[in-house]
Amino acid sequence: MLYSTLTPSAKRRALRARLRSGELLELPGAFNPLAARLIQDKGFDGVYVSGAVVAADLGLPDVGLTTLTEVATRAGQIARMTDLPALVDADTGFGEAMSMARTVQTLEDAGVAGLHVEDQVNPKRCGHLDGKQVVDDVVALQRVRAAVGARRDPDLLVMARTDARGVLGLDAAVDRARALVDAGADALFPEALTGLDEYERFAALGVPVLANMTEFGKTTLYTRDQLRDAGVAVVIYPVSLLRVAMGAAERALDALRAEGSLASQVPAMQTRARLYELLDYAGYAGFDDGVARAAGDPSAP
Ligand SMILES: C[C@](O)(C(=O)O)[C@H](CC(=O)O)C(=O)O
Ligand SMILES: [Mg+2]
Repeated sequence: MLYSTLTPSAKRRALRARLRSGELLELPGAFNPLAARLIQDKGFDGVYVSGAVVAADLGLPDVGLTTLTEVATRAGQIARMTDLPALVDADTGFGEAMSMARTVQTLEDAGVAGLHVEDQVNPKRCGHLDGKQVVDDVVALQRVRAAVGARRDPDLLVMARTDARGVLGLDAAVDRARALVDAGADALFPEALTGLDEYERFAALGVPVLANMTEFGKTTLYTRDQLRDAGVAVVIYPVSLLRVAMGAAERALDALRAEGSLASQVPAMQTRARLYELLDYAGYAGFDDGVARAAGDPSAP
């Protein structure tokens, strides 16, 4: 009933332990707190809170328009609803060093297990679009140092994302990533890679590496076995569930327009019973009854 009973620090410790296990962790993107419940129910290792999805949810493109408050609020709503660790997209940190520090502490307060900060110039854009730019080494390293220095819980995972692959080339991106690890990054997110061998280059740097299996992007959709064999530690499917849900919503609306009823769509819908199961209706009823009985309510079951 209600929220996760695990503390944020317990989830952070669990994420770090799982990362040490050498298994590949799979984190589908939770486009809302209910989706986080579903992801947990299906046995995944964590949930991802995508900046692109937080923006799209507000009807906005992913071009650096969302605020720290919006992202932290959504991340907190999602993180509290699941026992799984949540990894959140902190974009460029919503400002330079001092603002980055505030971003980290705010997201820490939101209860996330980890976050990633990237080296794009502001305003940032989706990492799979052309025309993005990256900051120089000094600014990139300052962002990571600020993030690492600001966390109060040493178990909060600070992941450095570099968008340099598509801008400066593979060798420069690997050099950038090495410097980010030296600056204290716990893990790496090399964005928009174009081959499995490229993941191996980053994995050789000695910290967990994330693969971004976003659809319609620059990276092939590799299988979990391919990614594991390439040394990847974490895979995200950031926007996938939103795309699936919006695809289904479009088809249903088209059917409603054409047929004048949604009856033909019902078999594709999640049932009321399944929704109630995910929401734990039974748990709420049991709580109410238990409180009523304990208080001596004669009508309590
Ligand atoms: C991972 C990502 O940063 C996100 O916000 O989810 C995006 C995903 C996308 O736009 O497909 C990205 O820049 O890759
Ligand atoms: Mg993003």
